[in-house]
Amino acid sequence: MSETIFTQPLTADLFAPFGDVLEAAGTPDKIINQGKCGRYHDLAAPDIVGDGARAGISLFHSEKRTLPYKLELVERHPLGSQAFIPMTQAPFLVIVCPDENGRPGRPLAFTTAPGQGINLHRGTWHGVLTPLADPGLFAVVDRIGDGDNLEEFWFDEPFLVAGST
Ligand SMILES: NC(=O)N[C@@H](O)C(=O)O
Ligand code: NI
Repeated sequence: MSETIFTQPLTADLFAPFGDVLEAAGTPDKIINQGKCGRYHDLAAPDIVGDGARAGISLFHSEKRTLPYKLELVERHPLGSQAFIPMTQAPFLVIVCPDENGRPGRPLAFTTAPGQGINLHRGTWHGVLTPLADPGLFAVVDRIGDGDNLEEFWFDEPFLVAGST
């Protein structure tokens, strides 16, 4: 019988052990462009390791998923962080797990507020990019380079991720 994980709204505090929340919220750090633009400065830093590796910017166009969502696997990137920056205002699903001796612990599921993005810390167990609406269009900042930067973990028993409302 699959265990159900209920989503909760994404907050910087709850997400802090796993990554950064990227959002243009509150007063901008800088007002630029003749006063017509607020800059929310240096919200997160790509963390890329390995000789010759670098951060790159890609675009993902992903199929949407629906809740309840069957979570069969999580993955992690030991050599680099990974940022998902939505190019629409649609919320998306964020799933992360604590690490427990090299295996993922019980998942946590978050739904983003419109416009929120995330930067997963290097090595954080996470579900793959999971849009909840079409078009699932995202800018992704992650590692470009040699080496094996993907570790997958398939759960013996999938979890069900359900909305909390
Ligand atoms: N495979 C890939 O580029 N994306 C995944 O890492 C993901 O987290 O979606
Ligand atoms: Ni990933």
